[in-house]
Amino acid sequence: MRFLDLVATSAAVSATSGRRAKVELLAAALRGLAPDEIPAGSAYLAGELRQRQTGVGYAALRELPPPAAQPVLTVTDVDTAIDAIAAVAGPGSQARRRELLGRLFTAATADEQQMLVRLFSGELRQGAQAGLLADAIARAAEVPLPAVRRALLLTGDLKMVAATALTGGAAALGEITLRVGRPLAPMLAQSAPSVDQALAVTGTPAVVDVKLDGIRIQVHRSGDEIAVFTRSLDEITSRVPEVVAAVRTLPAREIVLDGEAIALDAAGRPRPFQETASRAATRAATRGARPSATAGLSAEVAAEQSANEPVRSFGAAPVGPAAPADRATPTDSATTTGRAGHQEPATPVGPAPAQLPAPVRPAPAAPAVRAAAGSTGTSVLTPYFFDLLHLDGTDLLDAPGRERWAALAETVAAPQLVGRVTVENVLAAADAFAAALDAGQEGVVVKSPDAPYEAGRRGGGWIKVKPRHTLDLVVLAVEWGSGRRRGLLSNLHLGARDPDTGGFVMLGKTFKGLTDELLRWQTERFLELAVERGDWVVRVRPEQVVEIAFDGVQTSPRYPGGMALRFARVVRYRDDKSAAEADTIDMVRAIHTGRVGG
Ligand SMILES: Nc1ncnc2c1ncn2[C@@H]1O[C@H](COP(=O)(O)OP(=O)(O)OP(=O)(O)O)[C@@H](O)[C@H]1O
Repeated sequence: MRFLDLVATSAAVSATSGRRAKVELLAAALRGLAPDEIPAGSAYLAGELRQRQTGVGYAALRELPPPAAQPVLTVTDVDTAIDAIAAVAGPGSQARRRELLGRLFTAATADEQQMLVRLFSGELRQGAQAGLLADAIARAAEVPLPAVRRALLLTGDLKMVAATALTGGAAALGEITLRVGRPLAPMLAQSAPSVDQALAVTGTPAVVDVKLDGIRIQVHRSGDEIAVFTRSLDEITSRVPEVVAAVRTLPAREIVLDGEAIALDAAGRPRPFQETASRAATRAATRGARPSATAGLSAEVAAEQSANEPVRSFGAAPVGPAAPADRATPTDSATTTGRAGHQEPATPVGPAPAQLPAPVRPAPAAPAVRAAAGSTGTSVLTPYFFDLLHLDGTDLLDAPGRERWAALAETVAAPQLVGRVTVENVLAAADAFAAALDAGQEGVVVKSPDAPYEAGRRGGGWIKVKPRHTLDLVVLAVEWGSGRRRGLLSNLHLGARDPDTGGFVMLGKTFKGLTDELLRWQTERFLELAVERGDWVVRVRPEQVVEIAFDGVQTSPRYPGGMALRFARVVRYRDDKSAAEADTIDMVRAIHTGRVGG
């Protein structure tokens, strides 16, 4: 297939508003790919390159050669050229890479050049189309959508699933199962405002787990090989030797565990979340720039690691796509900006327009994270496990919770298990909730003992209950501050993800909760993400996720979704989530109608 045909499909999908029409366009393009073109072609349609790392940065994309007059490139030509660029290494590699890049761009028409720039820069990676591709694959391959979804959740690899479905059909898809060493999308939780509402969904008896405010870990072990993955399926094995050491002692040959790792103080109370996050440095990881093996490790832990046998993890690094699709009036205080009386017009907010991409390099960690990284000389992560997905040849994904947890309790010693009680009624659940909060934990997760492990799903099997509402939203633009905040980017425009369009729906603004240090950090960060620098508003690529506390959701004609957050304030920047994992507008609607808590 000609590369230009994929460029045209991508443009047509962006210009079309209906989900069904977008899926049809994508399915038609998928059908047109030859079998060996499917991995690269499906990646381009999802806004990604097939190669995880290319070594091509923003500087190399700034000056392009004149475009070709006629389209000559095929999908295979582009993929082969990028393979060659990615393989360049050693002395003189920069010049060689530029030469190969120049050759590729010289052969590309203006439209193709623009698409290539956006693919290389990661600008399309937000998943505008990735969420639609599962549907498109199902349609093109004439296989049931649930079969495609399941395969995607079990492998996290859209290219592989596209190729399997289109060449082998439903039978080949059905053969994809959990594989030890390959991360699968973690099960997610719904929210409820109280434990009684959570129990209303799960029924009784239910299990009430302590909700630890750490980082999600999925640990795979096969014999001596151990790999640890984050919530977004990035491998962090070398950064968490304590987790590796704990799993090495388990009496199992093959095991896949789900849990949370958290930094604790001497009294066993949780350290601030940023301290845990700094150890995993997941933002660097999710951006494809893999952290160095010991960067951010405490001296103590690094010494321990080098003293022990080296960490051996499963062969190649995993393909790490975003986790599969799914996870204000602004009150007067929230809308009052540096410019008195200004009201933001109610314009829908979609993906950033095609403009020069910002530098492709890992973003700096948020200041609290940086501060913690410098001060955690003795910070040690403790793993706590709450689920078991595979044990010595037996897949447990489809087994009910009670069976998985019984096997977990037989395999993992009690101190390494998440605090858990089985409750028969609301009173007992309320006691467990109060005890978790007293212990300094974030809340509880109420779980149905009948539910299977639903990879990648935010089903009714797990319901989290926290004492306050929060949403993980995406920053769409920022306003310059005034007065004390002059020269700093201050008022954040917040958006929820719209899974139907791949864009974001603005819900309001806030400049509350920002410390001086955070203001300085976000000014630097958002200038880096800027796509349009106004004197008053700076529009940014929708990439930075921020956790926002709020007091409720109210009807507001001022914003495109017809809703706004009340008393929105910044809790922290979420470095462990990509924009594709931000909370959705459907979630906000559910809070608005009182169906769930934040
Ligand atoms: N006992 C537990 N069982 C399940 N998840 C737990 C538990 N303790 C902590 N967690 C964390 O809570 C999260 C469950 O909420 P959810 O699936 O909505 O993820 P999230 O969006 O990262 O949520 P949050 O921001 O509330 O942590 C898990 O991803 C996990 O990291």
